[in-house]
Amino acid sequence: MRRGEGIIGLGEVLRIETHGPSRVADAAREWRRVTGLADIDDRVGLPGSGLVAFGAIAFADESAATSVLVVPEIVLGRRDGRAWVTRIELVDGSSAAPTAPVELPAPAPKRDVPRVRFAPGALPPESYTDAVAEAVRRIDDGRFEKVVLAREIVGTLHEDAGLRAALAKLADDYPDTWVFAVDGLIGASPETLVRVDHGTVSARVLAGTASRGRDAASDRDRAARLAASHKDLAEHALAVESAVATLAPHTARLDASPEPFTLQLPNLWHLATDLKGTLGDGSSALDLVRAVHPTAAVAGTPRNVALAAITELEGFDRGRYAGPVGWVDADGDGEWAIALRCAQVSTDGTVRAYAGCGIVHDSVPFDELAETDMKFRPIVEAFGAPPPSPPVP
Ligand SMILES: C=C(O[C@H]1C=CC=C(C(=O)O)[C@@H]1O)C(=O)O
Repeated sequence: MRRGEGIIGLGEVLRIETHGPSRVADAAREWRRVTGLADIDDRVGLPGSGLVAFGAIAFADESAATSVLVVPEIVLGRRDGRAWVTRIELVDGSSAAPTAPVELPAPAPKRDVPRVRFAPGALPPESYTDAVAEAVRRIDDGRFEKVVLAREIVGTLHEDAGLRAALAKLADDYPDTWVFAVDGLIGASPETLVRVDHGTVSARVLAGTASRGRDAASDRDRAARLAASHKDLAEHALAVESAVATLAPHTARLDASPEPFTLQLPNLWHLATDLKGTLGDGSSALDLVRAVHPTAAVAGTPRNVALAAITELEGFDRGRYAGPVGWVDADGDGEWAIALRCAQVSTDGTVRAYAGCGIVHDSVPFDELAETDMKFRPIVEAFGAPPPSPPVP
């Protein structure tokens, strides 16, 4: 959901699970097979109407996390001032198509946001600053240009069904982000990996971050300094280059906003570039996800060297953090964000949240640690905890 528009799925009729280096390609192939067999009556014809699957894909090829596409039983959608309901059923060859009217479940009562206390998880603050310092040394040695290093915080969710309230809070507090909940992965991402909408392709690339000011004047000053910061502009340019280079072969035309603009969010400023183009080769949204993931906004440059450094310096499995999260419909249209400002909630109630920063040669370890705290704020507050106190240098 974003700005009150989007799609929500209820129930589950089908689940496609994949793993390993071919996880996106396998999901895309299986989705093509399923949609090829489906009998679809879509009288709305908007992206996301008709048959859809919601997906969350692991960040790394070697991750133990399962990548999923989930086909819900009921989809509620709202876009461009229109609202619709889709019902999806699995039938065998002999059964007739469903004709009974869709029965919507009664709205559940509102709940308070759950109370989760977070503690440092993998790569606690002291180790995070060490890892950043080591990454800067390697950059200065010429081993790579940029790497994105993340850390983890962990808590426990005690209440049942507490996720709905956390999700509603994310949507209320961060209306300009893409708010998602797929298979326990919940968050409010400001960054799209790729969107396909009737032959158009778009993406919002982010990299480069500054804190918000205490008052209007200092806030404007922070944004202006971010827009002029060589460090952030260099970090941003690498993210844009990686997205453009991987999307270009699939587009007939691809334009980027000429200069990065400053994107204001309640917790921070980002440098942002919007990409827009036309699809050139009939790729589905999932095909494009496969082509662009992982961009330099979450991996680094050069990609493979940065990925190896992430494995070594972070030393934990990112799971679905920084992976693609979104939906694809039967026409191949879809909307995929990068799973940032998010947490994975396991069935045992463990909540693992992640935040990372792009490290370039002039990164300062302590500043990057402070930036991860800013990035944790949406999810920490959605789970009822006070915002993280600023780290002490
Ligand atoms: C890796 C994250 O953010 C990325 C996206 C926007 C800005 C970023 C930065 O300025 O470092 C990161 O590249 C995260 O939020 O965990």
